[in-house]
Amino acid sequence: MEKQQRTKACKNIELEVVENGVAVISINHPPLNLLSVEVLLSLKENIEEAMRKDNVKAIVITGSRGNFSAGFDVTAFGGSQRRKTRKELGFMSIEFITDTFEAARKPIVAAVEGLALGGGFEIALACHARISTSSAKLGLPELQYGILPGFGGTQRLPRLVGLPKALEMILTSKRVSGEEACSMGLVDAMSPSDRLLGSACRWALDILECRRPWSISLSRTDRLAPLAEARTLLNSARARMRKQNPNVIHPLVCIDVIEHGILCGPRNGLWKEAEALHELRQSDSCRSLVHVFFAKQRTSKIPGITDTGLLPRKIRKVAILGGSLMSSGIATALVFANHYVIMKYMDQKSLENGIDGVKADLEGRLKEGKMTREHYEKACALLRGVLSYDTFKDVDLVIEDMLDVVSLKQQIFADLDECCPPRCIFASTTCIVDLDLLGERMKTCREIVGVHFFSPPTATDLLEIVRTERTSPQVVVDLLNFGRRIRKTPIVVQDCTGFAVRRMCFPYLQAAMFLVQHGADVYQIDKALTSFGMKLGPFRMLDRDGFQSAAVCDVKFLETFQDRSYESNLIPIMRKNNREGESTRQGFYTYNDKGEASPDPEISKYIEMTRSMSGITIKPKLATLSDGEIVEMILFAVLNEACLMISDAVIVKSSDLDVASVLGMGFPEYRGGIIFWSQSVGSEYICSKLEEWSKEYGESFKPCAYLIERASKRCSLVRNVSFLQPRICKHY
Ligand SMILES: C[C@H](O)CC(=O)SCCNC(=O)CCNC(=O)[C@H](O)C(C)(C)COP(=O)(O)OP(=O)(O)OC[C@H]1O[C@@H](n2cnc3c(N)ncnc32)[C@H](O)[C@@H]1OP(=O)(O)O
Repeated sequence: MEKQQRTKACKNIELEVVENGVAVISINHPPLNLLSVEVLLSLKENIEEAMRKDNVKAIVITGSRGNFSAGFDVTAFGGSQRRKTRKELGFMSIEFITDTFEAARKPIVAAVEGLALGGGFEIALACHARISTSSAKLGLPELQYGILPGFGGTQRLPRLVGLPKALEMILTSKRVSGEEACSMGLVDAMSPSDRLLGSACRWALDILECRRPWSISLSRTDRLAPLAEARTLLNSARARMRKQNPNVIHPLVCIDVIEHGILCGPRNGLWKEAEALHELRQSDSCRSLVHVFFAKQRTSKIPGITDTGLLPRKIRKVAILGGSLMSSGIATALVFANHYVIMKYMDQKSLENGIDGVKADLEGRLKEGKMTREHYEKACALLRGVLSYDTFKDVDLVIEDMLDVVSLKQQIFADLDECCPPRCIFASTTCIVDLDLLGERMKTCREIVGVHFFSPPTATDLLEIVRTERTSPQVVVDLLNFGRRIRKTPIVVQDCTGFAVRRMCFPYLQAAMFLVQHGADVYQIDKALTSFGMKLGPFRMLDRDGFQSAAVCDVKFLETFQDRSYESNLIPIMRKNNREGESTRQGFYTYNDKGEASPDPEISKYIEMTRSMSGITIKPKLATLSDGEIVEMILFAVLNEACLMISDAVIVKSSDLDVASVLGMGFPEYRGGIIFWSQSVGSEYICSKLEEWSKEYGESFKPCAYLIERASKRCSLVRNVSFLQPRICKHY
């Protein structure tokens, strides 16, 4: 398309009038065309200018460098109380988006490519038509930040796609592709990227010449369900949200706002949306969720490593040496993310089981609509099962996931050393064996790094990259990039017992066990923690992970952290009675065919047995703890361990522990992660309680030096540790 006249190059927005009389207005705010009040004011100015110009017949809005707009800069959210001003977003949504933009007397069409998220997508919704590429990504992720779509999304989306689809997109923050958007009527037509602007310009002129409808999203009613049906849909969405997120209000506020627009008209709905955004953006949940968003982004920024200009090497072909139940899950996650995977097993039967496991995982995803048939077939074609190392000549990464037997692993790495190219990265999933021991039989002096996936690898977004003193910055950079490409949030941890997540789970489980042995109730503990927001209480977590794995970890932790370990024989007693957790349908809970857990009265019998075997008597104070006291006793013990990790520089910065706690141990995201949450409690209070309990109940509650120091200075526990030189924090 030939450009005719560049009339204005206002900050962040560009306006060009092309030869057929269409003004193309581009949002140009690198890297993702993020919006701010300034960008919007500039957009408004350009729209008004285009409206005034006689040679402009219609307008196309687009974004520069392949993205429409990723929405508002979320650093603006989660701030403290502020007065409402004319620059408030809600006000702009009505005065500018609705009264200037949507009400314009010249047609405005959105040309959408790449990302159109949040406020960016909401601008597109207010246009009179939308043309998009098939691969564009559109969505309203606002609920992830504890706010609601605040730029008209709560009103326009239901009117464009109907209430059920709109509720799904808004409440789950689900993104849709341009193709899906087109099939649901959200986008009017699709166009290849190179013809997008031309198609949008033609569409705008067609609207002007009445060959296409001039659609005002806010005035549409044809997709809205009758009132009674809408009420039923909204009420069931409310019930779902209350169940899923009992401690947060923003999903419910959002549903109220949608309902208000349906009952009282869209303009009233916009006012209510504006008021709600003003309140929610100042809430604690918003502050915490915005913190987690940036904390996740920062895990890949490691001073002295990722800022040195090293470029990640491509990891295309990965070999997995299968042996554990996780192997198939890891392979699924990799082929799902478009990596070529070789699964190697020791024998035919295990190989068949491993490959079948991947196929079953992929089929499950296909059935749940998490992948298209085309994607499924492509993923299956990327998988290959083998029994020998013949195909390892060009692998970029090997992930050893065998049984934790040192001699077996050493032999495997010696074999790999012979068969893999020099550039290949060697990794192990072990959390028990010292990584430095694994390479002892290799001829060359290769480094071995740890990669720790979480169960199930397809559904858990965290990847721990375990570095040793020998790990090179290049390998860290490679694996951080690999982690992102397989859609995980990678955190880099120093090699030590439990890494970050298991090490935090250790006091979580241990303190709970201590309380139960001294009189507290298993089910009250779990309920107290889940009411606080933890995904699983400690006993339900033990059941899920299985008692065998708990026993192995216990031995390791008891050996390594003798000073603060509390030994209980409850699990061994339960194992003797054939209880192994969820896999055997009997652990602290019993499980029905659907995997639903119910408390089991039999448990008290085992608890009595352990008390009498260990000579423990009930402590009345611990038998009558309130839910709040239970939460403090268990989570302050976790915080103490987190502080030890900060002082040992196990992680790069304390916000990595926030990410690890949220993604790895189910800490509530809306509380910002374990360290962020501690700021709302105060280091002095945490330290004083731990001191009190350590005097009463023993060393396992003793606050560590870092916590004592921070408390004495009345400082938060936040610290930006950076380890240019890896510190030795090994505990093997
Ligand atoms: C009123 C309205 O209704 C409210 C809203 O619009 S809420 C905002 C809605 N938008 C979003 O949620 C988008 C959030 N961003 C993302 O999910 C991802 O960044 C993305 C999918 C857009 C892009 O991912 P990717 O290509 O991997 O780039 P990514 O590295 O994440 O981002 C590039 C940079 O932009 C920053 N960024 C991305 N989106 C941002 C946002 N909404 N606010 C502030 N910064 C943002 C990132 O922190 C990163 O900064 P850095 O270079 O300093 O590290």
